[in-house]
Amino acid sequence: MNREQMIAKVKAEMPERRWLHTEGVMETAVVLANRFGVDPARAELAAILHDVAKYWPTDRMADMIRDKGLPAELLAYDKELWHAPVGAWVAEHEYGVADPEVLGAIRYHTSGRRGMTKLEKVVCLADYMEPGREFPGVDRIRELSLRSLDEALLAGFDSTMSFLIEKGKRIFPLTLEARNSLLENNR
Ligand SMILES: Nc1ncnc2c1ncn2[C@@H]1O[C@H](COP(=O)(O)OP(=O)(O)O)[C@@H](O)[C@H]1O
Repeated sequence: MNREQMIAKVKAEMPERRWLHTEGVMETAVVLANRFGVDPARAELAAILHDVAKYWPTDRMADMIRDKGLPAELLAYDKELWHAPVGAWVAEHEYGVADPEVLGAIRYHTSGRRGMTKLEKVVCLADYMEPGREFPGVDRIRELSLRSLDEALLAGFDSTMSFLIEKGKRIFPLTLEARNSLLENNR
């Protein structure tokens, strides 16, 4: 499947506004990749596919998590997390993506994880700060991203965790581990 065919297929999986978000993530991921020494083609590929499963019905995602042996503990946490590992499975099996780094960037784009690769960081950060994003603190994340991939991503995880605490929601531990790991690296 070439780039244009892939884009057409992903676009058909989501409403127009989510495709605009995806385009924003693609552009931002390429800029960040060039800035921080990551292959921009891989960053763009992960960005194209990162939300491919975002609009799947909840039951379909849950079935896939169970049937394909994806981490079952996800089922106890916010459904917003599920599309990322499901998307990585879809990217591999329905779009023929074989690059494990690209698949990792899709799999961890929402939660993060301990010891993220630079490509994973770039895609996760691009998802936080693409031009269409508006939430308190996003401009600070954009500013930090001009000089530090880790500090900008840390600010992103801080904002997600504060949001979840404010809403009284459970925090999926990978995000906490991702945040701790960034703090350990920056010491
Ligand atoms: N560690 C976490 N624990 C629980 N829910 C989380 C965690 N990280 C992210 N989320 C949920 O996922 C949402 C992020 O979704 P969003 O950024 O819109 O999706 P996408 O990553 O596809 O752009 C957060 O608003 C929050 O509800």
